Amino acid sequence: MTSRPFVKMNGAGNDFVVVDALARPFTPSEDQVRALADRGTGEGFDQLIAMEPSSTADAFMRVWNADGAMVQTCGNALRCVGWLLMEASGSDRVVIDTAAGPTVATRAGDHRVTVDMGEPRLAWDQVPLAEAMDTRGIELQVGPIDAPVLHTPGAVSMGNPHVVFFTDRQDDGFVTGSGSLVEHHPLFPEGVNVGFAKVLDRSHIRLRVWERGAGLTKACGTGACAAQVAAVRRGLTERKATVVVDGGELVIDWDAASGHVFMTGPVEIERTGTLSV
Ligand SMILES: N[C@@H](CCC[C@H](N)C(=O)O)C(=O)O
Repeated sequence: MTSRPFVKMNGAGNDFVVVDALARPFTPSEDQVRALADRGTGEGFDQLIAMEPSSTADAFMRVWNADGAMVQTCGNALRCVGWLLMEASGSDRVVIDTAAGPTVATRAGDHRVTVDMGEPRLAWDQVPLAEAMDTRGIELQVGPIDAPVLHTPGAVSMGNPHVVFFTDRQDDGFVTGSGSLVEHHPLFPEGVNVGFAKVLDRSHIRLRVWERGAGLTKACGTGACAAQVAAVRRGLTERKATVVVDGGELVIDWDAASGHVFMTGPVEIERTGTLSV
């Protein structure tokens, strides 16, 4: 067992333990991640993040969900890691590689960062889905066949899989009950993050997300991007909108010229500490 300093951070309330693995490898087992994630007996987090060396970027960001599984990316953590790297280097722009591909983070004010999340992946096999469907509204419903409580979500990959239901039902019990059901539906071979989006007007969405491997979090950055993309594809919002999440607000701009999705939002340092792993 070795000790490892960490920074506890959050992005709009979505919280992380961030470990610097730039000089010394960090390879926790799934059991260790789960134990560390426990909010009663461990440090407690939605995702565990390691900053690793990269030959093509300023760092590689590795992500584990609270359930111990390693996943492709995390939008809110990209802002936090971007901020740490920019503070360390004094630069206003850094490139962060992830298992979902490289991203660019830039300063956007005091403790605010913009991340270029790249182009959304909209083909059914990119989400991925188990069968061919129109991802603007896929054939999926929750509840009785003649009166579903949720139906026809948009499906989007932001490097990780998302479905977005447009609904007014956003209470904890409903999001938890139906989110946990949809997360493991056979239509999603890799599981899925489940968004519950209420369009407030053409430039505001209220969003709650049941995250794959982490449950209901206070914010999901890739989920906010996915919700905005799904809303634009249905003609519900302008290309730029504010997504209001439990822990704050994220500004999402699906840029028409580049096709890239830009996410701007806050980063916060909560505390520092040491892990025994
Ligand atoms: N909180 C994140 C997403 C983290 C990963 C997600 N739960 C998955 O399994 O894909 C974000 O801010 O994007």
